[in-house]
Amino acid sequence: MSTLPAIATVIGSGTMGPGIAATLVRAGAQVRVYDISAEARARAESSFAFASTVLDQLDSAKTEGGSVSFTSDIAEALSGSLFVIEAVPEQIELKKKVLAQIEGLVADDVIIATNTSGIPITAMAESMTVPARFVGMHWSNPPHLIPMIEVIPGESTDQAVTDQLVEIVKAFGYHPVLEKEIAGFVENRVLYAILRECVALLEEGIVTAEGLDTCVKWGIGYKLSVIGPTRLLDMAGMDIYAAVSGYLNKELDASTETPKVITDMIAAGKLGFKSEGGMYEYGPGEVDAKRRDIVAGLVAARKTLSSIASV
Ligand SMILES: NC(=O)c1ccc[n+]([C@@H]2O[C@H](COP(=O)([O-])OP(=O)(O)OC[C@H]3O[C@@H](n4cnc5c(N)ncnc54)[C@H](O)[C@@H]3O)[C@@H](O)[C@H]2O)c1
Ligand SMILES: Cc1ncc(C=O)c(C(=O)O)c1O
Repeated sequence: MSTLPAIATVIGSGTMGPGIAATLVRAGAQVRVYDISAEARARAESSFAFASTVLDQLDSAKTEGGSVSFTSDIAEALSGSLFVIEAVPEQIELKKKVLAQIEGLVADDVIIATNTSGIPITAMAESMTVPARFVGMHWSNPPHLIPMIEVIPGESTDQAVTDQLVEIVKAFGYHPVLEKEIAGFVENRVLYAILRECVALLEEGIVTAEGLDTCVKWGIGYKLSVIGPTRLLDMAGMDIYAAVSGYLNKELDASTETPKVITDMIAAGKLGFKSEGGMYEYGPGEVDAKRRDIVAGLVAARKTLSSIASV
């Protein structure tokens, strides 16, 4: 298989599943979506429709023949499927249970990919019957807008399966990044290093949430969206990096636990958009308005970034 599989299945359709499905459908795949929860399936149908309108706004290439169906029957979702993406919650025991269920319903040569945010692939594959066909496929949120996917083979993954996944990712127009297995993979190791420092700066009262967002969006995000970090080092100079890291690295937050400010917010029911309060408070309708602003910003930025030379 060197192109997009004709029939694909997404298992778990919460935050990530619908956008993943919309991306594959746009590229011409027949996608079946299964979720254990009827409520989640209903929400997924509208999220899928919304993601499809976002793909229209992007003017991304569209291949005819794509279709989607939502089902409460996992056997129906997997029947005839050539490619399966697992996107259930980030709990290793649940994922292992779902993988066993999937393996019981597909042929041995069907590729099973996981969208885990960073659980090592080898640990997840521990009790699989055919771990050679299992591979990490980490999409970034929102999956229909961020055109990069980390491809992570585990110790037992067949090289041919990894190669096929790289080709599949290219077939729907995304950038595959092949990595060696490490907890958190590359993207979340970098993101969580940034977020750890951000939360520490907030906790210490060094900056407000608004100030932090302005500093990181314009000072770091804008720049890094055009210039990758290794090129940035070339631009700044190794002598500067050595001079600054020499006094700064030992000052950076190095805590190994989830910060108290975050666990306190969770205890107070402040989860962010999903509870209409987190780092910021949201009045009626404000979460939807923010979501729309984020999508509009990402669509505009992706169009611009796609049209310029990448450095
Ligand atoms: N949310 C993100 O920003 C993000 C980004 C990249 C990767 N991920 C990863 O993707 C995976 C899914 O994350 P999410 O944010 O979409 O989670 P989510 O909680 O929003 O959705 C998970 C869905 O799985 C369903 N589910 C639970 N048990 C199931 C089962 N046994 N069979 C079928 N469906 C089941 C739930 O009903 C829910 O709808 C996780 O591994 C997560 O770490 C998340
Ligand atoms: C906070 C956070 N954690 C994990 C992920 C992905 O695995 C994301 C993301 O994709 O945006 C995230 O924002």
